[in-house]
Amino acid sequence: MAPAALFEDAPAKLNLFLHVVGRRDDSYHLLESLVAFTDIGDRLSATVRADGALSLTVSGPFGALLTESPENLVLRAARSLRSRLGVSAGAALHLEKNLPVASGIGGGSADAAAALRLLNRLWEGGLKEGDLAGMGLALGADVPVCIASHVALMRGVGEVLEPAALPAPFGVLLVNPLQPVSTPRVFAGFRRTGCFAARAAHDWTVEPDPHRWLHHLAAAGNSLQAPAETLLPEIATILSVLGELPECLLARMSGSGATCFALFPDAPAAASAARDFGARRPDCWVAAGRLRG
Ligand SMILES: C[C@@](CO)(OP(=O)(O)O)[C@H](O)COP(=O)(O)OP(=O)(O)OC[C@H]1O[C@@H](n2ccc(N)nc2=O)[C@H](O)[C@@H]1O
Ligand SMILES: Nc1ncnc2c1ncn2[C@@H]1O[C@H](COP(=O)(O)OP(=O)(O)O)[C@@H](O)[C@H]1O
Repeated sequence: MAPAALFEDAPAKLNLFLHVVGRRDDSYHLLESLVAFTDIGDRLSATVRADGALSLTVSGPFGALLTESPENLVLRAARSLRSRLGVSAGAALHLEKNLPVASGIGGGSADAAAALRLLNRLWEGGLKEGDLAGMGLALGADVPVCIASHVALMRGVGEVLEPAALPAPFGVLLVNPLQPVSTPRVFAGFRRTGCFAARAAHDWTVEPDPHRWLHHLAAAGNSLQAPAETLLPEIATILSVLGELPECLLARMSGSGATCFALFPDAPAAASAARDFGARRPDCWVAAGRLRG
């Protein structure tokens, strides 16, 4: 009988707001970001390999854009956990790649975090979330927040996390123009034209009234949106269409782009908006769901 597979979801991350608040000595930018997760994502499975090898296969709508090479973040995470645990165990991993790659919703980071959680279970590593988050930072700045995949206020380059709360189970629509924007070029654009934002005065760690929460969120922004729009004007076009959809509460770009999101009162409203947007723009990747609480 084949060994039983374990599964982990790798939910898309959204930077509900993202402010660049400074710069480190190594020139990485210091961020302040309210990060939330969706029920849209990749899915990872693993079974034990008796021969001790690590292997990866990839399927799904965006699978062809990724190689199954050792550099895939899933295999990098697997090697790093194996060396941390000092085990000789192997695993056959399979990634269903549903999220566009390098698109500001942290698909690679979510996959790496899912691999750490999954293999910690498969190999009975016994590491706590905090241990996995510490290991994750070496794989990518967004990996620590993706370990818990719970709404959080993220600071530093991603290593400082404070649990936060959502006031309502908002519906969410994600749209990606299927054109890449380079994260280093977006940060370089910010350096030329952007200004550091002031640190947040609002306390995002408590769960306030939804209307007030949305008011504070609308007053925040994404410091990387303007430089990304300069590189890819299509982002501004998408945001203006999203903003006009019935019941849209807020439309913004996530991360360094190019994925844009819109919040809705609930998942059915987001699904209806997805049909509307998809009919107008069949050239875009469109996905609807809701924010995870
Ligand atoms: C912008 C964010 C926000 O969540 O999300 P994504 O757009 O990747 O989803 C992340 O901070 C992305 O962090 P990370 O995943 O490390 O970005 P990478 O693609 O590795 O970084 C590429 C390059 O962008 C610049 N960079 C990145 C992060 C940062 N805080 N400051 C920077 O200056 C650096 O020049 C770096 O070499
Ligand atoms: N499993 C993976 N999924 C997505 N990207 C991966 C993966 N493994 C390696 N990468 C590489 O990581 C980079 C960042 O991808 P991703 O996390 O999707 O970006 P973003 O955070 O902007 O959404 C890409 O250049 C991609 O080639």
